[in-house]
Amino acid sequence: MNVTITPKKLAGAITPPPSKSQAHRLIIAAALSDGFCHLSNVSLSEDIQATLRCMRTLDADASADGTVIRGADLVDGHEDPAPTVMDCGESGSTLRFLIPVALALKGKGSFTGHGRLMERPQEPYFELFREKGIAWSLEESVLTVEGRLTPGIYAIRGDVSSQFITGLLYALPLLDGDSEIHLTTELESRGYVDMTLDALERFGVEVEYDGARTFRVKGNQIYRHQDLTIEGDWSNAAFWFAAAGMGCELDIQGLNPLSCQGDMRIAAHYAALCGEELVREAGETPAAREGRRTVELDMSQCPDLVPPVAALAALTPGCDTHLVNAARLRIKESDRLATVTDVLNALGAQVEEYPDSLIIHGRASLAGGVTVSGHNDHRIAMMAAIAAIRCEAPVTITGAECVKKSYPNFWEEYARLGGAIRREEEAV
Ligand SMILES: O=C(O)C1=C[C@@H](OP(=O)(O)O)[C@@H](O)[C@H](O)C1
Ligand SMILES: C=C(OP(=O)(O)O)C(=O)O
Repeated sequence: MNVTITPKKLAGAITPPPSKSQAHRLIIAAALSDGFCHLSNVSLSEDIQATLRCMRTLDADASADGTVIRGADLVDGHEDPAPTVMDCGESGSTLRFLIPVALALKGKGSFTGHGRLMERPQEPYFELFREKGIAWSLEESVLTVEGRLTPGIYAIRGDVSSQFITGLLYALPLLDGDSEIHLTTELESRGYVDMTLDALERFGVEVEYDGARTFRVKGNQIYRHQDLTIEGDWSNAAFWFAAAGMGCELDIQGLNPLSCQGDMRIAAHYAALCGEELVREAGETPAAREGRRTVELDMSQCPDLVPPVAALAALTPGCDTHLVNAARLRIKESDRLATVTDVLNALGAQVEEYPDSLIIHGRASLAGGVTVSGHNDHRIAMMAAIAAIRCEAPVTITGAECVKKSYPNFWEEYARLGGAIRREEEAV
């Protein structure tokens, strides 16, 4: 689908979707639990459908809308026959969370995916598998793992993806002895590990974390069934904050100000760029500043904020923004350092791309008047839509349906806030 946007400010109240990261975690914990769990505020984004589908393959019962999940049979399923191939869609979280879970439950598992998923790195797991005698093969986009996860020491890098740590944290409590995870590097994307620890705690699973490089996990733990509500998503809310920073009068609702989502950092990044707190009177726009200034933002703990923050930075006049420690952006749904640069520069921005950073020279408006690709990456398509608000001529985004990965009704919400969009199916 192509979406053509005629530049126009947005206005109104907006409730961002439920947190995709928290939904993955609560669904998996529910599916591992000892009873029925009722989850509220589930959004069936493509990634969440992938996790529900895979948990059904691992024998959990999940209602079609994902709100009722029964995990009772799972913990006894060790001797079941090999599960069929689990289709993780394009969801890195689903794949990396479930590899150790399948090994703990079944002693084996086969996974596949689409888009860029099966090319995204799994090396930290493969290194562990070599050490632990777990067999694996990756052929024609199907990853097969086989072997018994045993209690013990798991030494793993913390700077490739936090999703490996989350996967181990879900699986190790199911083993019949105690384990430890030792990080061999600094932990990046720490907020996501905090979300994992929070989800485990809600299901009665205890993990001792020293706050640095060691996690102690007791074996023989039981996930106790719970009824829980998924909170609003700070990562996708960040696109609306970027729009607000560009002068749109938005009332962003339904977010937990005490959330453990790392992407709450959007509040600090917004303040750094716009020189004001997030909450301001409707109608006020960011103050114009004299001369140029430089802002450096460390993105190592909040990589998903790079696309919305880059859009805001490109449209913050007089400001040169350095987004640093962002190398892992290259291993997401697209190479996001390249695609952020490509799309914003096509719109008329001044973005410089470096191996692990971006420098963005902000200006008051962008020329627009071009067609840009969404690069099959939800956060890149949404970034283009937000930057288009302050373009001088219409912008067409191709492959715009990719927002379904995390935000299925993004375009409907954009239009409801007054965005002038025209949708067209692409010619086949
Ligand atoms: O655990 C999670 O829910 C996620 C972790 C992050 O990945 P990395 O840890 O690979 O940075 C983030 O980019 C992803 O969108 C969701
Ligand atoms: C990178 C993302 O998700 P995942 O790693 O789960 O595919 C994302 O949502 O931006």
